[in-house]
Amino acid sequence: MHVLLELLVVSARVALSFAVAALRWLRPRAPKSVLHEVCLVTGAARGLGRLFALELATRGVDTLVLWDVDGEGNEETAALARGAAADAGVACPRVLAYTCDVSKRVDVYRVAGLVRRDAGDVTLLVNNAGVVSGRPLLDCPDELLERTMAVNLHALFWVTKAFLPAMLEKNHGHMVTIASSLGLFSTAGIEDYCASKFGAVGFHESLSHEIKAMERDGVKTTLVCPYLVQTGMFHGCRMRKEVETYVLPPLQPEKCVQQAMRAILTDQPVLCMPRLIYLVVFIKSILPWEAVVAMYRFLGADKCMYPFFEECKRRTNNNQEL
Ligand SMILES: NC(=O)C1=CN([C@@H]2O[C@H](COP(=O)(O)OP(=O)(O)OC[C@H]3O[C@@H](n4cnc5c(N)ncnc54)[C@H](OP(=O)(O)O)[C@@H]3O)[C@@H](O)[C@H]2O)C=CC1
Ligand SMILES: CC1=C(/C=C/C(C)=C/C=C/C(C)=C/C=O)C(C)(C)CCC1
Repeated sequence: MHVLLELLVVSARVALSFAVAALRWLRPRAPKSVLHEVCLVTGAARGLGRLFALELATRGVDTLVLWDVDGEGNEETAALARGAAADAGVACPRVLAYTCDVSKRVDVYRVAGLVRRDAGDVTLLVNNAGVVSGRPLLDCPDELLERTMAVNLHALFWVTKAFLPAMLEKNHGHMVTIASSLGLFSTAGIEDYCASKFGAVGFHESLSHEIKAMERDGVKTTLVCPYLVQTGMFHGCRMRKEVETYVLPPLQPEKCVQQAMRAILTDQPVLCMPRLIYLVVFIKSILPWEAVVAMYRFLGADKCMYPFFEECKRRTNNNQEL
């Protein structure tokens, strides 16, 4: 095709994608069925991972596979998931809980083998496990910095390599990455976390392009970038009072997971929560650096992690694990 003609076709496609996006906003797609899916959630022992497990259970998935380093919490989630399915009146899914440290590639490949043996191929993968060191770079032991990268970023390589090939082969599946708004913009003192989450966003985008380039349109991807969620992971993170009260209050975990589930089940490629985050990303990319700094100071976003660090220090002094 002549290049000008091709350009015309692409422009029409771009215009059409705007129209479709607007239409979807007004009239969202019906959620797809997960009745025959084998779903795996990492970091399922608590927080968002546990809530994803419960949501999937109530939607009647065929098999629910739960991974976490915390075996006890993971078993608790499994029991809750069975109960949630019963309460919702759906057929109880097969729920399989495995203790797995996703940062250890040997562990991931070993447990993935057990999953394939027990449940078959995974068709919906929620990469959710995550950690935060709770210390700024210069105060943070090297081992904790490495752990952040290993759990939040490197684990995505291993888990994806374990389960994506079967999805590609069948041209059916869904890869979900729970990244963060801190994978799109940053603030002071959480260098390792931001590096890992910016990495997770880059990883997910590249993988999505690769799946498109391979023309495996039956394999969907969803990137989830939430703002602060009240799971306890970032307990103490504070901004200017007016901002956190009226403009950007922390997200409720249940609402956050419900919204993410809706995005997954309607094959939405990206979800930032709340919507204001899209605006923050846009503004950050067009403002000069000094303007960004001034905006951060005004919103109390420049030192919003400092009370969180104090909280982590207090917990460590009380010998509570991070
Ligand atoms: N909370 C927030 O404000 C936000 C969180 N996120 C992201 O959402 C995801 C879930 O966060 P949230 O639920 O709040 O966090 P939680 O700390 O409540 O839960 C994380 C879970 O992941 C598990 N986990 C940690 N390391 C590993 C590992 N190596 N292998 C397997 N499992 C592991 C944890 O186990 P254990 O408890 O034993 O460590 C825990 O059960 C994370 O990726 C986080 O970065 C994104 C935006 C905002
Ligand atoms: C920096 C910044 C903000 C605050 C962001 C915060 C506090 C994000 C916390 C996110 C968390 C905890 C993510 C975990 O994965 C605002 C007010 C949006 C405005 C612009 C810059």
